[in-house]
Amino acid sequence: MDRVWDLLTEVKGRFPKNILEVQIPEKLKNPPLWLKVSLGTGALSYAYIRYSWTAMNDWGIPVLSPYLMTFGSSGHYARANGIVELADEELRKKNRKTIGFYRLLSPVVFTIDLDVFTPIFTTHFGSFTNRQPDIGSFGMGKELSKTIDVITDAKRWRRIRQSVSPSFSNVQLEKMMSVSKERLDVLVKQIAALKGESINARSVTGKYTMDGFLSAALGFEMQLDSLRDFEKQQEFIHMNDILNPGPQIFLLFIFPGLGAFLDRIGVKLYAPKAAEWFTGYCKAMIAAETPETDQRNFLSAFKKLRISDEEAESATKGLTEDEIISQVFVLFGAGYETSASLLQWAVYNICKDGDLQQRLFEEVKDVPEEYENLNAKKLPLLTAILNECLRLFSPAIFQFRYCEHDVVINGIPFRKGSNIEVPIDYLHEAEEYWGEDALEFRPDRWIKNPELEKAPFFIPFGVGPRNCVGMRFANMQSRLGLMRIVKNFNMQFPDDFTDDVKKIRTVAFLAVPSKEIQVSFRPR
Ligand code: HEM
Repeated sequence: MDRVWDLLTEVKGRFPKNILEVQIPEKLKNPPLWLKVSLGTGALSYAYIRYSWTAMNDWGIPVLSPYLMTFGSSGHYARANGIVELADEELRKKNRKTIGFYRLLSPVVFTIDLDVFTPIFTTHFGSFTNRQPDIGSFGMGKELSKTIDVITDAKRWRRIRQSVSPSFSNVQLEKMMSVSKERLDVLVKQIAALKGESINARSVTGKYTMDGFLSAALGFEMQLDSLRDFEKQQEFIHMNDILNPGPQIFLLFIFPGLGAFLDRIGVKLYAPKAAEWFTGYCKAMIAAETPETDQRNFLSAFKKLRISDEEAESATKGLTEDEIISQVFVLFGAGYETSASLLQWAVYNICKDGDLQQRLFEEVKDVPEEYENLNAKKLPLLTAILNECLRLFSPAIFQFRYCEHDVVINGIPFRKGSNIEVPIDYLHEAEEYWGEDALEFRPDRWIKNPELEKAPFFIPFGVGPRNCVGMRFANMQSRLGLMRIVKNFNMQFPDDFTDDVKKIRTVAFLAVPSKEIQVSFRPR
C-alpha cells in the first residue's frame, strides 16, 4: 500500500501545482480560422455519426456496438472468414437468429430468420430490388460497370434480366447441352491421357466449367493440349486475378457510392490488367462472326437484342453494346467459378466414400445423357450429392439486399438505406432447420426428403425475382459433367493424400479447400 502511495505522490509532484498556471500559447488562445472550421466540422460530423448509430435503437434486435475504428461495427469485412466468423460468434454461439450492425453509417440486419428474409427476397422484393447501390464495376473499371449484378436502377435491371432470361429456357438449355456433351468428349480424352496419375481436381472441374461455359454460352472453344496446362491459360490467369481481389474490395461495401465514383474517375481498385484483357476478349468474341445456323449460344441471342443507348432509355427489352460486353463478362465470372467449385467438392466427397461412389456409378451407368433425365426423379443420388455440396460448400457465402422504401417486416422497421444480409454458411448448417446431423455430409437426407430442395432455408442460388439467372444452366452443367466423369472413371485419392480437407473462405467469399485435392482418375 505504501508503495502505491509513494508512486501517486511522485506522479502528483510532476504536475503543476495549479493547472491554471499552465501557460497556454497565444496561438491557441486565438486559433486561426482554418482550425476553428476543422474543429467545428469534426465535432458536427462526430455528432452526426453518433446520431446515425442510434437508427436501430428501437428495432427490437440486439445491435453490435459501432466504433469509428471499425467503420461502425463492420470490422469483420476486413477478414477473409469475417462473415462466417460473425455468424458463428453472434448467431450460432449465442443462439440468435438476428443481429444488427452498422456498416459505417448504414444499418445492416444480419439474419437467418425465414420470417425476416424470405418476404424481403420475395413478396417485398419491390422495396429491395438491389443488392448494393452505386457499387459500379466492383472497382474493375467503367468498361465493366454495366453488369446485371450491380446496377442500381431497377428499371434497367428489369430490362436486362428480361433480355437475358430467355437464354436459359429449357429449349436453349437443351441446345447448349449438346455443346457441353461435345466438350465432355474432349475432357474425357484429356483425363484418360493422364493415365491414372493424380491431378488437382480443381484443374479438371475448372477446365470443364470454363470450357463448357465458353463453348455452350459463347460459341468459343478452349484449346488445351493437356489438363495440366489449364492454369497457364490466359482465361484462367485473368479470371483468377479478378476472383482474388484482396481486402480493398471491402471499401466498396463500407463506403456507399465509392465503386461508382471510382468508375467515373477512371480508377481501378484491383486487377486492372485482367479487366482490360477481359474487355478486349469479350469485344473480340462479340465481333467474331457467328454462323447463321448456330443458334445455340447466348451471344447470338444477345446480338439480336442490340439497341442504342438512346433506345435503352425507354425500352423494356434489349441490350446496349456496353451491356452485352458486361453480360458476357459477368455470366462468365458468375458461371465458371461457382460450378467449378461445386464439382470439386462433389469429387472430394465421392472419393472419400467408396460405397457412395459405387452407388452413384450404379445409378448413372445406364442413364442416357438427355436433358429430361437430369433431375432428382431419374438421378436421385447424383442430385442429392450435388445438393449436399451446395448446402455445405455453398459457392455464395452471403446474400444481401438494400432497402429502397421504408417498410416494416416481421416487426423490424426497415428504412430506406438499410440493408439485410443472410449468411448462407450458417443458414445451411443451422440445426434448427437441418437437424442434429446438420454438419455432416449426408446426401441421403435429400433422398429421404425430396421436399428439402424447395425448403426456404436452402437457398444456394438465392430466392425470388433476383435469384441466380444461371441456376438451370449450372444444374445442367454440373449434373451432366458429374454423370459423365463417374460413368467413365473410378476416382481415388493417391496413397500419400490425407482426406482432411477443410473449407476456407477467401476475401472474395469463395469456398476453397485448405489444400489441393489430388485425385487419380482410373478409366473403368
Ligand atoms: C453452382 C453454381 C452457381 C451458384 C451456387 C450461384 C449462386 C448465385 C447466387 C447466390 C446469386 C445471388 C442470388 C440472389 O441475390 O438472390 C447469383 C446471382 C447470379 N448468378 Fe449465379 N450461381 C451459380 C452459377 C451461375 C451460372 C452458371 C451463371 C451464368 C451462366 C450465373 C449467373 C448469375 C447472375 C448473372 C447473377 C445475378 C442475377 C441478377 O442480379 O439478376 N450463376 N448466383
